[in-house]
Amino acid sequence: MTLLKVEQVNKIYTGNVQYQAIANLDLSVEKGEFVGIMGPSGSGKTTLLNMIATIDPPTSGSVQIHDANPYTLSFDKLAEFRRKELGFIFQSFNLLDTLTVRENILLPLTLDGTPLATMNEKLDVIATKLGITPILDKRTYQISGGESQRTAVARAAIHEPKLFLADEPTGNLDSKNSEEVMQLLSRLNKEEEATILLVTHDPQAASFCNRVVFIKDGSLYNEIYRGDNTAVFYQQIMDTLTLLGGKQHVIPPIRH
Ligand SMILES: Nc1ncnc2c1ncn2[C@@H]1O[C@H](COP(=O)(O)OP(=O)(O)OP(=O)(O)O)[C@@H](O)[C@H]1O
Repeated sequence: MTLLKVEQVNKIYTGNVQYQAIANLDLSVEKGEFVGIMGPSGSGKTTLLNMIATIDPPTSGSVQIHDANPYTLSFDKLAEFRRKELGFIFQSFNLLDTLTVRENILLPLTLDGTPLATMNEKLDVIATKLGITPILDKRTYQISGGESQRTAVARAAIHEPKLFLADEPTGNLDSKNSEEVMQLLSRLNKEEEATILLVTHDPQAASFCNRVVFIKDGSLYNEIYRGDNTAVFYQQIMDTLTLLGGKQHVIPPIRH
């Protein structure tokens, strides 16, 4: 089943100087896929993600998520759609400092008026799965970067969104924590059939995906699928990035 369908999408930023950031781009993502989006700096990855995230409408073309075109919804319905159907994970974690880990994770359910008993049941399950039960009552300044990102993943996952959108989730993490967060997203994908779209500069992170889509100058450049061998997939990602050229914010190939 196709969960996300981006068809002939264009994005032109207007202003003093017009700039076409995305040109005639098509992208389909099946339910349960884990797809990476890579490309040089300025190639349009964030622009594309923002259009899919229903944050910034395309200039033309359509975005369908689970058979709905979110851009046809009213302001209130769009906010509800975003909250219920999408799960966001950001580089900077975006946790609320005044709340505990527990409160941060429960925030989406609190906004929906979910009964307390249901909230606690869901929290128990997700916290156990992500290994964050011991830190639930800590405040965000008392936890590490890795724990912060695991908390952010739990917050995104608690309402079982149709589509996870992760924008450089390992960008602020060291190699050990990056690996752990990617393992976690990979488990969500395999065990819960979560559909995940990941924008990353990190070939190591991208090698956890089933497919990596490369963008150049706002258009699709290439895509590669993962076979059985992660090392081979990683090398294919590196080779494609080399062919792509441009400025990558890359990240040494060997991590310690
Ligand atoms: N609001 C805006 N107004 C005008 N131009 C913009 C705007 N946002 C982005 N751009 C331009 O659109 C192009 C694509 O930007 P985008 O942020 O999508 O690239 P990216 O691939 O995510 O880059 P990076 O890897 O550096 O984050 C860039 O040339 C950028 O300067």
